[in-house]
Amino acid sequence: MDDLNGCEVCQKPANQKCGGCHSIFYCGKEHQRSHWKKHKKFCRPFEMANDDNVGRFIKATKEIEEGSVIFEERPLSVSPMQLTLPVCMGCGNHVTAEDVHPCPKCGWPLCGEQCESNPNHVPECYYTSKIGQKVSITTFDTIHPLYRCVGALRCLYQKQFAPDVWRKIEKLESHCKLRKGTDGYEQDRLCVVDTIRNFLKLKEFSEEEILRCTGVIGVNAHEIPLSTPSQVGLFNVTSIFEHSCRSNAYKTFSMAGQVRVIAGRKIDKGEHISICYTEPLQTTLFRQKHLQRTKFFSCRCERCLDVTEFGTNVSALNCQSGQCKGIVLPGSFENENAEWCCKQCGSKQTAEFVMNAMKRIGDDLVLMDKGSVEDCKQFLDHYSTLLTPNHAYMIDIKLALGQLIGNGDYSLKTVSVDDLLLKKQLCQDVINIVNIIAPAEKRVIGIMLVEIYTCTTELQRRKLHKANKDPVSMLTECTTILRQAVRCLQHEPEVLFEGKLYLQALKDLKKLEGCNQLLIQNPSLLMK
Ligand SMILES: C[S@@+](CC[C@H](N)C(=O)[O-])C[C@H]1O[C@@H](n2cnc3c(N)ncnc32)[C@H](O)[C@@H]1O
Repeated sequence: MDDLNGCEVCQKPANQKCGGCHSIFYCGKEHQRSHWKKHKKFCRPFEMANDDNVGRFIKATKEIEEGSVIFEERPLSVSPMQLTLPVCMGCGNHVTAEDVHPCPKCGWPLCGEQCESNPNHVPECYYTSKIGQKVSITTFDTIHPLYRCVGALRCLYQKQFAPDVWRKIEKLESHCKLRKGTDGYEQDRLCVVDTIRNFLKLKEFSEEEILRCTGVIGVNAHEIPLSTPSQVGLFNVTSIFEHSCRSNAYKTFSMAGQVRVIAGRKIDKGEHISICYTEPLQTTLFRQKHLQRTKFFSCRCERCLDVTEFGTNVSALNCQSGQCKGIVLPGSFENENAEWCCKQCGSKQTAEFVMNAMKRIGDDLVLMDKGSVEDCKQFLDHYSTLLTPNHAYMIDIKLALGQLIGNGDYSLKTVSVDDLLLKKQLCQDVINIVNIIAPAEKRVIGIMLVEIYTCTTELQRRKLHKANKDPVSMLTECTTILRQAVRCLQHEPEVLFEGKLYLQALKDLKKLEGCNQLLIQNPSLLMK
């Protein structure tokens, strides 16, 4: 995204921008035409812009179709999470006392010989062996403080050995001024600065510079879920996409570790392209707090500004006053201490009451067994008086229960018709809400569609068995659902649950399409 001011072909002064990416220039039509064959591989449907509110952001330079890959790139730097149990410094996967393979040069934990030469591990290996020390990690079941410094160390290594990469890292926002005085900043000052400057004796890196790196990681790093646990990565362009709680794009990863930004819906020319930095299916209070604590801004997206979240009432409570069936919400979420008020009867609740209730239910959610159909049903029943049907907590349980019924120990064939219908309804409820509040959450929609598909096939199997139903329309119904699921999950990496689900759904879809084709070609088969 670097600005170029000369013609891409002859370097002469140029003022004709490429209409696709707006990021390169030509002296005239002729050079633009001759260069297209080369440029089309790199031409992007967006450009970078800047404003006082968001800082740098990304804007579409042409219409982008839903489901298309907007951008793909490798990370500038990858590291384990700051707070982590010991993991392999190569691949990032968990290691235990039994299977750890300490690096023969520096002692940092690896999972085996194959990770000794993993490029991710070069920085800490270089700096640790240079001082003639070896790291010795012997406890594997608690968060290890030494890992706190790895992200910053790997960035600083780029400063010394890969200045091109460092220039890109340096441009990223660190919010150092806003972070100063926070617990995270103090912890970084005590742990990370101390490890880098005193244990590793890297006096060439100043405290300020080290804290800038931890700040950049905190504000910009994206979780890379390809290992267990996930690692985090800094990206040159992906780090520039702004946040929205109702984003129009989402991220996924290729098996090679490249991030992909995908259009979650059609994006118009000139629209800002956004991704979601927080949990899109959470309440507004939760999302706001999380964004303020980790990214240092208050979100003012269309969803946050509408307390009803487009009429879904995902953050609202039911009125508890007498027979009133009203909805209780604050006038705005911008002030977390604002009073909540019933839109129907006008009765009021303090912010403190709401926060305590949310905390209590949140604690219940953490403690309950989300793998138990009965516990999930009980939760929905118990909280239906206080929480709206689409409240984030209710959606969370509906999402769990929609997957749980007929899975695991229960085969779908043993599930009652009532439960099958309930499963289908719960999954549809989740899809309906997600489509309104976070339409780019294709993973959730895809998972729910697969559940609806399995449920529909089972219900059809039973109906078909009892009454002579029309098999063609049944087949068409299943094919349509599965096709939508495949479209939603198509970009998911195969190591993840969603990627595996995609492969299975694709296989089933091919079979269904084959059956459809067969029936169209041989209608007489239906008579048999
Ligand atoms: C990952 S960076 C995005 C790139 C950043 N704008 C820049 O100029 O480098 C995240 C930071 O961008 C800003 N930002 C992103 N989305 C925003 C939004 N919706 N509203 C306000 N600020 C936002 C915040 O300062 C946030 O901490």
